[in-house]
Amino acid sequence: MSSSVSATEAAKVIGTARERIDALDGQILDLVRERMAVSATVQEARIAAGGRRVHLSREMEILDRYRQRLGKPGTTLAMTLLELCRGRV
Ligand SMILES: C=C(O[C@@H]1C=C(C(=O)O)C=C[C@H]1O)C(=O)O
Repeated sequence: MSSSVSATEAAKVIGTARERIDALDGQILDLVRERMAVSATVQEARIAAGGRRVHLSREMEILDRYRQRLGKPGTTLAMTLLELCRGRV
């Protein structure tokens, strides 16, 4: 069976797509860092007012949002993000 694209063509498509993936990963990582900083602001304000770092009902909302958009792996991703933002509980 003959293939419809040459190895050179495929390498070009892959190279371009990987550049885009690297750029997207850079943006995602910057956004994760920004999320961590914003989350820290919320946690510090709550703790300064005598509250707790963790707010479980809010975390449930976030887990649900990620699960609705991405399915079960979305929940895993949200749990990892929450751990990055507020540490392990
Ligand atoms: C940032 C908050 O504090 C904690 C961190 C959360 C987060 O990073 O999304 C969510 C709930 C809290 O456990 C918040 O209550 O909104």
